[in-house]
Amino acid sequence: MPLNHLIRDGDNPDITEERQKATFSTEELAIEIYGEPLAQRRREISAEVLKRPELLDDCPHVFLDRTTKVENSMKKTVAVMEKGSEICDFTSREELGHLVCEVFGDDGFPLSIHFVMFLPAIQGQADDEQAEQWIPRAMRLEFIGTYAQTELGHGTNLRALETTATYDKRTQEFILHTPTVSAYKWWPGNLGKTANYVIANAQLYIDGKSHGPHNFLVQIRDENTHQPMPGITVGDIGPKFGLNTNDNGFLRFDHVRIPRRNMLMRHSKVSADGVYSPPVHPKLSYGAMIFVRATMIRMLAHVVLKAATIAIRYSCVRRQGEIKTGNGEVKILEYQTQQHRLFTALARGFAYRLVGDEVKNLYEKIAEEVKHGNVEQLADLHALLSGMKSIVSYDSGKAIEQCRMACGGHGYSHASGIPEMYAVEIAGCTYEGENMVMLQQQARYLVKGIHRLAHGEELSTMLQYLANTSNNKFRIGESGVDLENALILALEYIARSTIERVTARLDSLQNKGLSAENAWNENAVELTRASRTHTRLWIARCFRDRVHRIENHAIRSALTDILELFLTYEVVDMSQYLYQGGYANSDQVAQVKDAMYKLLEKIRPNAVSYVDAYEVSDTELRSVLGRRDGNVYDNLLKWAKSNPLNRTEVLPAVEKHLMPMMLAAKSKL
Ligand SMILES: CC(C)(COP(=O)(O)OP(=O)(O)OC[C@H]1O[C@@H](n2cnc3c(N)ncnc32)[C@H](O)[C@@H]1OP(=O)(O)O)[C@@H](O)C(=O)NCCC(=O)NCCSC(=O)CCCC(=O)O
Ligand SMILES: Cc1cc2nc3c(=O)[nH]c(=O)nc-3n(C[C@H](O)[C@H](O)[C@H](O)COP(=O)(O)OP(=O)(O)OC[C@H]3O[C@@H](n4cnc5c(N)ncnc54)[C@H](O)[C@@H]3O)c2cc1C
Repeated sequence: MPLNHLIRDGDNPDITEERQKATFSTEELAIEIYGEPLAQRRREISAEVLKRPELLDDCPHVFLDRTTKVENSMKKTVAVMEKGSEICDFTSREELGHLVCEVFGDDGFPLSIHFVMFLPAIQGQADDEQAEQWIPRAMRLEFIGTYAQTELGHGTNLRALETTATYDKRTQEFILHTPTVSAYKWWPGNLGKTANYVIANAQLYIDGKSHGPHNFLVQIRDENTHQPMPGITVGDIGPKFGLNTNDNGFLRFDHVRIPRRNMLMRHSKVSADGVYSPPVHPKLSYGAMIFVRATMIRMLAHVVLKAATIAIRYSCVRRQGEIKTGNGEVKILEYQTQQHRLFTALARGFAYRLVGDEVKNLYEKIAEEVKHGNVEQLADLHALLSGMKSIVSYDSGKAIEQCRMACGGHGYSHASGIPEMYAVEIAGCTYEGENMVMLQQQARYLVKGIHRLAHGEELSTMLQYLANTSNNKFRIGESGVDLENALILALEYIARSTIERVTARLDSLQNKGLSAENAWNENAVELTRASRTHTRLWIARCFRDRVHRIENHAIRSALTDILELFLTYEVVDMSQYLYQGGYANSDQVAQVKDAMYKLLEKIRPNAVSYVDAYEVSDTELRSVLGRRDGNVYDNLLKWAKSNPLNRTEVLPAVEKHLMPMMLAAKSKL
């Protein structure tokens, strides 16, 4: 009985052959990833979606113009709301999330920011009475909301946002106003044409005094006619690199009045007579961003694993070139270069996916404490998430792009599905805090860690390795030191030495009289590097701990191969840092490389089974190259034929423009 559960009659024999080689049960790995009931529920939901044409696309959505894309997604949203509860449990985020992936794919849908930011902002920042008033209506979709923070002139520097919310004691209202063109809200998802409410971030003014950015619930469109409310100018910002099904928008307030109680008042308050009570922590109004930074890790990992699924399956049905002359053309996955590109992407995908679960759990624990006024761990969480969102978005982007290139010419076609995945995923480097800025947020925390250590103060668990100065020699190959431990210690050394080095440089510049700000900017690149090495270490440790906790022996062994590949790849990628301070020599780095190449060979027979176990349905994958059955060429032809340019044999534009030109040229002869 083959261990891979996706074998079917009629599949491409090249892919069936791969599935027959599995050394672990793909069903058991799926259970390890998703948990017992969810793994099964996901399959049931996928099967149900296939039975309902109203939830499926009539044609590949990449053939459609923006207006049709937006309309289709609205139509499907209604179908999901009407029938979705027959398919999945709407109270389960995981089940609903899976249904959304099946029906809408990655490119956005009308409720994305409503669920991802608008509702979480209310849940985290509205007081109980406000929550009771707004959440049930928002959950029933009586209205659709978005999160309007970024402006035309400022996205990163929130303290410089220009939109004002001025309290009018006389009427007990706030007046929302956009004083300049650069103060237009710009970018909020689903603002352009969909949302009728926003959480607007604006500078709070009372009696001429500014209290910084706060969040306000503002109605921007009429609930019955959807026309903009008086004083509101709103629209779509136009086509983007990706996410074109999402109507990211612009918004202007012209002295728009809202009731006092429309300010979100769980943490900061303004009383009827205009007395301001600050929050217990000044950054609590940034809570919705913290939420998204915590949840986006898994979403980004999901895109990497989808791209890996496509490229690995395709690499087993594509044959090109011979390794040994005369032995026939090989599957392109036999090439070491292909394995190196794809298995490292697979390893990062698995690492980020499983670590993403841990991040989400940690977030939920700390968010609950914060809700009850305990902000002790907020700085740790903010630092961790700032690094995580940056590393995972950037390295995932690189992995997806490698998957695309590994598919050769067909990877460049939208038929592969990967270009759109890349365009969607790479936005994660920008939204929720531009990566360079976020890495520097984390660097502040790391530098403080070194200073605390110097003053003999206690370090948080996350930073305790900074005190481990005895780890100063690479121990790969020594008896009693296994590969995993040697590699984790190497990553610890890389992070510690990089953070120490940049902190010493900062301190010395300041001792020479440079201001703290200028010293920081002169070290900014190195500070981002320190942050990167720390985060990569955190991911590695967390991934290792997660794999070690697996009880099923065969699954633990399968994921240990992936873990070891991940660790060797990370160490090789950062090996230049190992030479600093003489921690390692080039022979030792060569040993890590050898271990990595051996792991590629070990993973090769299971490659298709790893991605099969991640279980992304064909409906969700939206890729001709990544089809489960491996029947790529016939379907590529079908896909090309179905494209709108082929609807007529002779294109009207050819008749109108090119034909007359060619005929005229001929008649001149
Ligand atoms: C860069 C910062 C963090 C700077 O903020 P600041 O107020 O100027 O603070 P600072 O002086 O640098 O630092 C002061 C201090 O505040 C801390 N801090 C900063 N942010 C947080 C937080 N969230 N939680 C807890 N603590 C926080 C910092 O660590 C500093 O602490 P320290 O003084 O070092 O102890 C901030 O402006 C920021 O977060 N900018 C990024 C904006 C952003 O992420 N926008 C997202 C818009 S919504 C979106 O993109 C949705 C997309 C969704 C989708 O499409 O799916
Ligand atoms: C697809 C997408 C969806 C979005 N959705 C929303 C949404 O729903 N709601 C919303 O409010 N916003 C949204 N945004 C906006 C997004 O959050 C901002 O674009 C993002 O925070 C970056 O800010 P910025 O555009 O001002 O970039 P900038 O800050 O102008 O960045 C430009 C460059 O300047 C550098 N830079 C800026 N400040 C510093 C600094 N202090 N130190 C060093 N370098 C610096 C950056 O590193 C970057 O290289 C979305 C954006 C995108 C792309």
